[in-house]
Amino acid sequence: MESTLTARDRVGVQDFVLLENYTSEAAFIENLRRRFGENLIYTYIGSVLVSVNPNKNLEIYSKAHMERYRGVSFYEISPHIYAVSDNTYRAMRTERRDHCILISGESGAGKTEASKKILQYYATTCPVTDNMSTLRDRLLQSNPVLEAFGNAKTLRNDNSSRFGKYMDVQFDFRGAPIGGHILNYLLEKSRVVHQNHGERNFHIFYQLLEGGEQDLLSKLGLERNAQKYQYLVKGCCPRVSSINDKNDWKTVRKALTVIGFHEDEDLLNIIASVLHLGNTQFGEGENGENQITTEPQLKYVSKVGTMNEQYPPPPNTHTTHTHACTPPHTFEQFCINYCNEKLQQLFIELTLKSEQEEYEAEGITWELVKYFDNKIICDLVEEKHKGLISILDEECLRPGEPSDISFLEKLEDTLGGHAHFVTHKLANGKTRKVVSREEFKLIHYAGEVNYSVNGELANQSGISVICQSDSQVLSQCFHREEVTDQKRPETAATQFKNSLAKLIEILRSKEPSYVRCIKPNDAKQSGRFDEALVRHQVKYLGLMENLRVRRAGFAYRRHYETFLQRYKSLCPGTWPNWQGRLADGVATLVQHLGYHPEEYKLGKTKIFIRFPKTLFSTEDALEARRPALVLTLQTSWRGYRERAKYLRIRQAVIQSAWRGMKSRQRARCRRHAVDIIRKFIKGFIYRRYERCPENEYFLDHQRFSFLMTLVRNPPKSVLDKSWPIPPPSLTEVLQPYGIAVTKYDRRGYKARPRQLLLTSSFAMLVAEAKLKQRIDYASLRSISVSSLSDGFMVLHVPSEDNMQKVTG
Ligand SMILES: Nc1ncnc2c1ncn2[C@@H]1O[C@H](COP(=O)(O)OP(=O)(O)OP(=O)(O)O)[C@@H](O)[C@H]1O
Repeated sequence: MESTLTARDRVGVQDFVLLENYTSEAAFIENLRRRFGENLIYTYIGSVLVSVNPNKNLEIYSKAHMERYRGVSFYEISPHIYAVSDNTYRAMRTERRDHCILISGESGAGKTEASKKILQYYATTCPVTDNMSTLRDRLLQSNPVLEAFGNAKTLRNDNSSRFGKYMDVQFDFRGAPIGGHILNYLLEKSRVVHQNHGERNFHIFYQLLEGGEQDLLSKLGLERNAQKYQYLVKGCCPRVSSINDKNDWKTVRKALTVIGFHEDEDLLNIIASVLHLGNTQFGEGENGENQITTEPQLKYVSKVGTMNEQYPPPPNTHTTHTHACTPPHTFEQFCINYCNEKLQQLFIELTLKSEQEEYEAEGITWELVKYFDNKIICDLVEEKHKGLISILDEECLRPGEPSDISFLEKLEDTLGGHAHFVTHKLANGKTRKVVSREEFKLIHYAGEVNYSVNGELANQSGISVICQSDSQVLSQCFHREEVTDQKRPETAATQFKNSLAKLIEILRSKEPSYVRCIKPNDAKQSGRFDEALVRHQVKYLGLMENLRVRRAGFAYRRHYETFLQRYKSLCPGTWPNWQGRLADGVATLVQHLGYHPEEYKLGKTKIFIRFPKTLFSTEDALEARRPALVLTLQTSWRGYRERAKYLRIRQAVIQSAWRGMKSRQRARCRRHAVDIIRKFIKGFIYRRYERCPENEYFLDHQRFSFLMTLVRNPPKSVLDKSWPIPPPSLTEVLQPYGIAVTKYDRRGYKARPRQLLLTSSFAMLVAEAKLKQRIDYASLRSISVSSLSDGFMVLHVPSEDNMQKVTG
């Protein structure tokens, strides 16, 4: 979110909690309008996503967009259905809790599209192995089939879902989708036999007629002309420009195969039978009885039923009261509104609860916000014995003939005086005019609705005939036991109440996310924003309440780390890096920014900012600081770059100097080696000459080597025959001391032992002295032995050579 906060003036706020005038419905709608005008159809109220139907394709659902939202924090990026999908998915994986996304809004607001986008997001971004790709395809392909059988063109929406849908996707521990199932609620069955003007039957009938191969149609006894079928022309619009039935048929056939309907003959027979039944006519027989007058249709219908079965007479002559219904239109509306009340109750409860929990977890005290709790209306409808549905049940199931009027009277007796229930009789003069004698009015939390009590009773004989069918599909849809069961069956209202209770139970067990869809105009036009219509939906969806609840506490909350990271440059104490505890860093920062105590609270891990203006002024300060920051960054960057460049150059210079020095050293070594070798060769050639410059190196070396050998291997005894012959160059040094250097090796016993020992000691001393380079043995003049019998010996060297006496 932070990245786009600065764009707030141009496109309003992308989170309503940042709206300054948050109690104003007009400001709320204006914000929606401005964003809608720029194709920004998504806006948050905290974590709730508000979506306005654009009625045109926007380039915001590509794979690249999916990637943008993948793994990104909810608020870091502009609002999107993918952000909700991703956030929910990641929360499910990290928290290891079930999550659900509740999509609500009126017909044509974009719920189905939103659910498809969510599924597509998961299908694209979740990890999938090869064998799971089949499952993924099934998940995606379930939609065209559901839409073919459950959607129809209505005045409000060309592809209106005529049922409530709960879709469950299961993921394994790696986050890969491994299964799912779909629960349907309250399919508008009456549409099969009747459509309002401008509306159609379910898509599948038109798709079969338009797209079915000629052979198939002949086999089913159908003609490629929707006008010929009574059930398809009630609304007088079998063709719709925005719908391509022929193409959709292909999609549906393919989808049926993918989801496992390989043998769909049974299914097609049922569809065709419905059309034939619609064309079946009854006439009066000879004895005044009802009889079918259109025989050919029966041939095809009987393929689904059994040939010998007796068909029931027309419904008006024989009825049971299995389902007592107000007319299918108003009863269904009643159920839908009841469902919305329940979902709204859940919505308020959970959003309020989670808000409260967050404050509690963070140790923040806050005041409970007053909001309208619609539980009173839910109770009015569903309470045991006293609720509307209980009264309807009682009326339907009591002995004797139930009637619409007796039902209304019972309602008046039981519910009279309830603040949300009005009838013509109970109303005061003003209201009486708008409630007819056969109606009751419920004051829903979102508005007042009149319901008619007039209705027809459903036919049970037909159901029992269908139950006898051999068709596998039908036998799964209708259960024989239900018909033969002697117990009083549940009314449709109770069935719905029970299934709704189950749905609420399912939803309550999960962590909810909300998508609130809004329809901008009734004409299905793009770019048109009808304020009155939107205002009605904002009210109906309870968005202002939602915002109030969200804002009652704090408009903005962020983890310390995020907050500090974003605004640390505004305070010298926290810039460039805060080293201490994060909470202390934030405290230092807000103190420096001059926040008043009432403007913010510090929780355990988050900062809570109460007013948007506080946040915006901080944002403005950041904006003002930005040029300086940019300059600093640029300077640092340039400095860094130049330093890096200098270091690179310095490294190169040092390397080349080092290499030069090394190669010079190697050349010197080589030259030295050559010198030595040359001196050696020359010395060897002149070795028998007097000491001269040509041989002095060689002779010195020869002497040195000899003496070193003596040092390392002194003769073990005077009798040792391995005593080496000294080189001639040593003779001059040794001979003055009476050492028979030339002969003692061959005639060694001639030399006196003392002289021999002296020779050995002498040799050692000279060698060691040479090694230490402290005397030049050539300059050695004399050696004497210590008179103290202490084994010391003295080497005599001339004093002018600056040599020291060496003793050993
Ligand atoms: N996000 C969107 N982008 C483009 N077009 C959309 C979007 N959402 C909805 N529409 C358009 O609006 C039409 C109606 O949307 P959708 O069928 O989802 O409404 P709905 O709320 O499910 O209605 P119903 O309750 O009648 O089923 C779609 O057929 C589509 O043309």
